[in-house]
Amino acid sequence: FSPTAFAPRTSTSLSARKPFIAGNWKMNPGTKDEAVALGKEIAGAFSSSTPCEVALFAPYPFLDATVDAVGSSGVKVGAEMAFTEGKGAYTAEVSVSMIKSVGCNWALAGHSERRTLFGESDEDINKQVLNLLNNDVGCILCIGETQAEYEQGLVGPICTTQLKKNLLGVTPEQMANVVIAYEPVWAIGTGLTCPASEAQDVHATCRSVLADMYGQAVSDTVRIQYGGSVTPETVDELMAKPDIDGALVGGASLVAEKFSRIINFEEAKVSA
Ligand SMILES: O=C(CO)COP(=O)(O)O
Repeated sequence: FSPTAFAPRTSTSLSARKPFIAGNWKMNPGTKDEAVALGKEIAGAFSSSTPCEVALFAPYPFLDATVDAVGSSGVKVGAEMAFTEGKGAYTAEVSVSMIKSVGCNWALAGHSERRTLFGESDEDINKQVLNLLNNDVGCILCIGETQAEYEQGLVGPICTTQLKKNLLGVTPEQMANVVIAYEPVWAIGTGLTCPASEAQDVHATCRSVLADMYGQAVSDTVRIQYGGSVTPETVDELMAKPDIDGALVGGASLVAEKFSRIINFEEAKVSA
């Protein structure tokens, strides 16, 4: 299947963006059996009335089993990153062709944990993004400011720089396979969800940066997820905002009941 099966390619209307909610399992759960059970439960909660596209980003050893667990439900499974080389002497690395061969057509790039704990630079992330797209794998590019940058009022400049550096060389056509995840680092795993109105402002800024880079028509089709302590309690308000097109969920994606409620968020009756 194409990674863009649900992604609108041509419409410029805001409502044409199909929401996209993904779970980033990080280095969880602890065993394959737990991953399979979680994948099955989440797949069981995904139905024709679920108002969004859904993907699960699982650790490498569980990708194959998670693909089997979600079966034909329509839930997608992706890798949490993919190395930039095709094959060879790169001990412990995992290539795009490897993840594709087990049925994964999506991967994350640039998660803040990769940037801060593993020293990935904007250039490294740019290479990963290009490699995914050149191999027809959809990419969720994660961006966002640290707490110190937030306190210094640098949210806009940081997100702008990351978008420009991480998307360098990506063509307007390839943007159909790109999703942006705005994840303020201070909101990740802390319980401090960014207030929806603040997140909306950052998403609007990101969209205008994308419009400068690719034109308004392309920018209007790019889905921008919010990530950082998303819960069943916060998802509805976030999803009601016009430029918030989904969520990238960490902790709550490990609890089937919570993630099931998140993907089946309440659609706003009126535009927020
Ligand atoms: O990092 C995240 C998703 O990539 C967010 O994690 P939490 O939802 O646990 O804050």
